[in-house]
Amino acid sequence: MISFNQAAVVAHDGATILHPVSLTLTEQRVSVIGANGSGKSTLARLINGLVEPSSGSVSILPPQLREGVAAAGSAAAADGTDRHGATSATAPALDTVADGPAVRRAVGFVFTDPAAQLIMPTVIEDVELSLRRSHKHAGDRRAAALTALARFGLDGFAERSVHALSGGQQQLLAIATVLATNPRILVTDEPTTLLDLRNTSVIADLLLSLPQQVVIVTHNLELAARADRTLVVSDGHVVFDGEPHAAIAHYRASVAAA
Ligand SMILES: Nc1ncnc2c1ncn2[C@@H]1O[C@H](COP(=O)(O)OP(=O)(O)OP(=O)(O)O)[C@@H](O)[C@H]1O
Repeated sequence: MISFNQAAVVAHDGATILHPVSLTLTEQRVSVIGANGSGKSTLARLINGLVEPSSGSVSILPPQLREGVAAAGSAAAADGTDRHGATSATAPALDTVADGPAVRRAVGFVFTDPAAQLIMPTVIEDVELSLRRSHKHAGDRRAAALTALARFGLDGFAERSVHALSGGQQQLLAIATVLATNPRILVTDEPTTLLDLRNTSVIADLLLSLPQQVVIVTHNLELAARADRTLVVSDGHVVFDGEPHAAIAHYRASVAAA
């Protein structure tokens, strides 16, 4: 569960990037749409503390993952307790500022451009880097990294330079690297922007089948429509919050009226 409590973001020059927003996200799949520069990335970055609110607060209640959620592939909305088990009801909420490190462990963030997060020379080293805290022993770390790569069909590329991967493979690797740490919530900022039709489909299907709660910022309205709930952001305000097709219609109408 993700809660925004009158959370606002003001830039150093005093300009308001995000006006106070209060909402609670319990759905398994949430999409965020809106025009360039409207504040979507800022909203997304608040969730894992990459951006701190200038006022108000953002907190998360990390759901426990339960086996079988991915296999069920359900698109139905559910609250964290029902979907992920009773433990989420008793776990303490984490504040994105006060509990920054715990929040960043619980919330994985995938950037638009994989190059922003793939920094090691080889594919496997990138995954190993993200596993350095959870797997202290090098042998265990390598084995876990290979398992993480195999999950996405990338194990054959383990020793390859990251730069020798296609854009789609890099995006898959970026997601694999973040998921290797087993975050409870995944936030992805325009995950399909750099991808062709086939890889867009691969990544979209992957994101929508994950057991994690997933927040997807996207300009891809087909992908946005597959969420359980959609937020429309405009000029730093969440101007619509609801069923994806109604949200997309609202966004299209606002563009047509502009
Ligand atoms: N640190 C900052 N200082 C000043 N302005 C900022 C800062 N970060 C973002 N902005 C501005 O806030 C607005 C919202 O930015 P944001 O990246 O959240 O938009 P977005 O909806 O994700 O856009 P896009 O779809 O183009 O990625 C933009 O006008 C941006 O220039």
